[in-house]
Amino acid sequence: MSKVSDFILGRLRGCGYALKGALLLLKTEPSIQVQAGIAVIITILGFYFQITTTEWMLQIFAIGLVMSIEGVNTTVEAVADFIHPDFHDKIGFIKDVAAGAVFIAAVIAVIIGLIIYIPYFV
Ligand SMILES: Nc1ncnc2c1ncn2[C@@H]1O[C@H](COP(=O)(O)OP(=O)(O)OP(=O)(O)O)[C@@H](O)[C@H]1O
Repeated sequence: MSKVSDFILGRLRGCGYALKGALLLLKTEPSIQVQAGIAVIITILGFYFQITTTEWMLQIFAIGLVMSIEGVNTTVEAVADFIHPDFHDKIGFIKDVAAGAVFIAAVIAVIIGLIIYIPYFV
């Protein structure tokens, strides 16, 4: 097979693994499940209030930001537990910092949500 078709097949296989990972996150991670539920509710709100194209872009970006960083946080936790299952201050620090990244993304998402929806409610 040519190098080009090898390259394309490799990328397609990579997309398959990534999709499998995203589905695993949705099936196994309670935090991601909650975030997905909130994403559905906020999407319904978007249709209800007929938010603008720019507001849709910001809303979708905020949802993607939180859920993707949550995925990275889950990965960091899994790697930390795998390499050092016992209690260790450094593992605690690593997990806290990873959770802190999700917290920052979540605060930004809430601020974006408030900026979008407060005008529709007042
Ligand atoms: N091995 C460890 N060593 C030191 N502290 C830890 C360790 N495991 C967990 N901790 C502390 O407990 C907190 C919660 O860890 P945990 O792995 O339960 O994450 P979590 O946020 O509850 O994740 P999830 O609910 O997705 O499993 C960490 O942020 C850290 O402060």
